[in-house]
Amino acid sequence: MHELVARGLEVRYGAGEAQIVALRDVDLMVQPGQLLAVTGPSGAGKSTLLWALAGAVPPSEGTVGLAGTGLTDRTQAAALGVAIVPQGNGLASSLTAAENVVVPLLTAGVAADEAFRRTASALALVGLEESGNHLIEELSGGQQQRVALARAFAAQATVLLADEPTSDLDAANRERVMSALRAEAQRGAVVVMATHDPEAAEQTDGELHLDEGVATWRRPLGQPVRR
Ligand SMILES: Nc1ncnc2c1ncn2[C@@H]1O[C@H](COP(=O)(O)OP(=O)(O)OP(=O)(O)O)[C@@H](O)[C@H]1O
Repeated sequence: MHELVARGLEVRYGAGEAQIVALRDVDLMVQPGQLLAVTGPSGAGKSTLLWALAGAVPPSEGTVGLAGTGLTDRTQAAALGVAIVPQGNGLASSLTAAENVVVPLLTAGVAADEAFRRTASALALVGLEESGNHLIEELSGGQQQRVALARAFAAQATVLLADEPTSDLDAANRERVMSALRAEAQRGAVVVMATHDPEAAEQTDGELHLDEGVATWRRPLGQPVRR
């Protein structure tokens, strides 16, 4: 089981009097198949938690582990299948949507026909089957966000961390993206999304709420949603 576990996670930024404690003693465990929402006000530490779970932000205390292996840095975490879709989407603006999805697959050694097949199906999953040949800079913010998600879906990650994946989307595309995230979990991925969107959060299996870096379970994983 590739469970994702954080124990006693603390992250500090800066030094001396300017130091900020962005996360305080956060514990969580997410199993394959589960979709977790991380909620909380702006500046609460949601992105910091995702980056720490991605191995990209070193904790000042505590650990992050995947299936018992401690995550040490972003390169190692990526090699273990931990993917992150950042808030600012991280796409190459002078490449097309399809190139942004297919190039990392080819670089990772996926055979060309498989890489192009996965690219077409991931773009279709986010409703962009007609936009593969468009340059990123020609797409809207919400379309770019969906390309970034398609890139992560095509990678078939073990752990998918998505920062505000529905923030720029209309209701129809939000539902499409939530279905795709659910499908990733059903494929067996661990899926964690940071969100400000209550309607997206309530479609998940659990909600971890952050406030000034302190986490509380609003809805523990494994308990049914109250409607
Ligand atoms: N690279 C950094 N250097 C210094 N401080 C940072 C850095 N990144 C985040 N912070 C600070 O850490 C705290 C948590 O920020 P973070 O981006 O994790 O919050 P967030 O909940 O994701 O906010 P938002 O909803 O606005 O994206 C904030 O006080 C922020 O100013």
